[in-house]
Amino acid sequence: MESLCDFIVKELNVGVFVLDPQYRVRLWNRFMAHHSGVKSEDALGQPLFELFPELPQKWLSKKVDSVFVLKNFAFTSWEQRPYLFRFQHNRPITGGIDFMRQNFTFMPVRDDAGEVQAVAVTLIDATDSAIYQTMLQSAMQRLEENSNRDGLTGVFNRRYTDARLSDEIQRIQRYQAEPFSVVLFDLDHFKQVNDTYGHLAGDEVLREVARRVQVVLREPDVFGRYGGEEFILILPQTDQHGARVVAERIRAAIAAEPVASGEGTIPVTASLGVACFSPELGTPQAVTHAADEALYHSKHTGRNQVTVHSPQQAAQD
Ligand SMILES: Nc1nc2c(ncn2[C@@H]2O[C@H](COP(=O)(O)OP(=O)(O)OP(=O)(O)O)[C@@H](O)[C@H]2O)c(=O)[nH]1
Repeated sequence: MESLCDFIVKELNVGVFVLDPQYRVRLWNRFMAHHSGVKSEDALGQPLFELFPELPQKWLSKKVDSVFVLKNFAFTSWEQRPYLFRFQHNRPITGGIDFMRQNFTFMPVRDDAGEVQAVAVTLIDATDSAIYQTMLQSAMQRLEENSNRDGLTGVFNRRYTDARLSDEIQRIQRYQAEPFSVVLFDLDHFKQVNDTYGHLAGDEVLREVARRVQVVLREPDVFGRYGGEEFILILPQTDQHGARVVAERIRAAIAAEPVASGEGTIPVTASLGVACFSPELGTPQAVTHAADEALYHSKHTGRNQVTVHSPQQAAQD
């Protein structure tokens, strides 16, 4: 029976080793020898921390000591501490994982009187779980990121900008934070672009406009596609004056030069409307409606220009 147990421990595809109270190795199975490069005959009787100086001695000895003192099992998983031994894992697809991920169990080995004479340790290779989990996490991250993006231009989509607008308003109402502004803009005579150059060239114009706008924005600004050829910008901590400056810069960037497409060079301009948050514009709908009124004013008084919302101007329109 004993030799059968020896056989299993030796052949198991799990690391097994046993430490005495001085952390000297009393058993070292084939898995440990294979992965560490230290043969059983060289390991036996040697202090573990001399064989593997890279081990986290303070942490590991505390763990082993607790098993001697408390006489209970202890565990550690790769999620808490990715590895103790720097073992290669030989997986072709690593997901950025360097060394073999390891789960450990620390078990008290008692004598007939119930005293703990040694601690048996098992090491399970958890690299596959770690790789799958890392891949899953990055896939989920990409999925979430994509679900916030507009497929054509890569800027945020309406669902996302709506949510960010609500967040901004809540932030102001809760913390009396500095007001933000919203800029809505819409490309001029875009129907004509599609009709003249085709829908694919129209798509290329939308992508290029998005690129031009992104270049002039600051990091906290939120830029999204609001609908067909209409875009929205949320400018945190930006008053009416600042928002007008940004909007003017965007207008100039869009109109700077025609867009080069396979169908020819296409002149492009946009009309913009700006609204700054105020207590009277206390909902996402109210503030975007105000920006939309200003945009309407830009459209109907010549296009390729910026209008800042004011109740007087809205009343005139
Ligand atoms: N290529 C392309 N065209 C789009 C897309 N979304 C909306 N459009 C087009 O954008 C055009 C918008 O036209 P209108 O709303 O009449 O406005 P406009 O021609 O831009 O005129 P003004 O806004 O008054 O300057 C329509 O022809 C839509 O088909 C898109 O994703 N790609």
